[in-house]
Amino acid sequence: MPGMKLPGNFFLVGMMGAGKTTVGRTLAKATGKQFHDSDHEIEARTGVRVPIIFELEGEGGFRAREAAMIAELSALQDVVLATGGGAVLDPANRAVLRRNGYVIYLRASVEDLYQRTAHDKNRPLLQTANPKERIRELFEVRDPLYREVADLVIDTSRQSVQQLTQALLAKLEHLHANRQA
Ligand SMILES: Nc1ncnc2c1ncn2[C@@H]1O[C@H](COP(=O)(O)OP(=O)(O)O)[C@@H](O)[C@H]1O
Ligand SMILES: O=C(O)C1=C[C@@H](OP(=O)(O)O)[C@@H](O)[C@H](O)C1
Ligand SMILES: [Mg+2]
Repeated sequence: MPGMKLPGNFFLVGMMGAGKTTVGRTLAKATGKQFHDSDHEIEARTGVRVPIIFELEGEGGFRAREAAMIAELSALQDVVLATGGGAVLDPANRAVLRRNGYVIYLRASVEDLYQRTAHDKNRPLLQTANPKERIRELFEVRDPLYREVADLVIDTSRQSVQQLTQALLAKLEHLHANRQA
């Protein structure tokens, strides 16, 4: 039913460069929901950029902040939430996302992820000599976790942000209609 107001929360998961932040914003506009991004919210609250948090507190320090933020933001109602790529590593995050809304896995190939994140200094885990290999390693560990937590998987290769948003709307309407039935 096009134009129907879809109830509930939509949580976006997937690798760095999958498009969670970008597609999350357009999906929120299209559904009339509030948009949140856990990384941006952590930065707004601390006044410190994510790479600097990694430098000062290590990945563990960042993960603790991320878990607290995801618990808080996923408890809101009628929101679109873009998580950080590593959020699914913590079983508590996976549980709270599953419990509080529809989880959408934005999937992309290692090549596309590399193209979209190359030269971006805001992703501390990719500041290595061989970022493509790093993406491959992270993808191997995380792909099963994204699949485990997701209600929906959508391939983002060769699709524009607008096309993805429209495709997601159709899938979410279908999912919602089936849940009602
Ligand atoms: N479907 C897409 N096709 C091409 N480029 C994309 C697509 N989705 C996102 N991008 C681009 O990839 C980069 C990373 O997107 P971003 O939303 O920050 O991903 P994430 O939050 O998952 O790390 C941005 O420059 C964005 O414009
Ligand atoms: O994959 C990861 O572990 C991370 C992804 C980043 O978010 P995006 O997936 O939005 O780039 C950010 O949370 C941090 O740099 C760690
Ligand atoms: Mg992001």
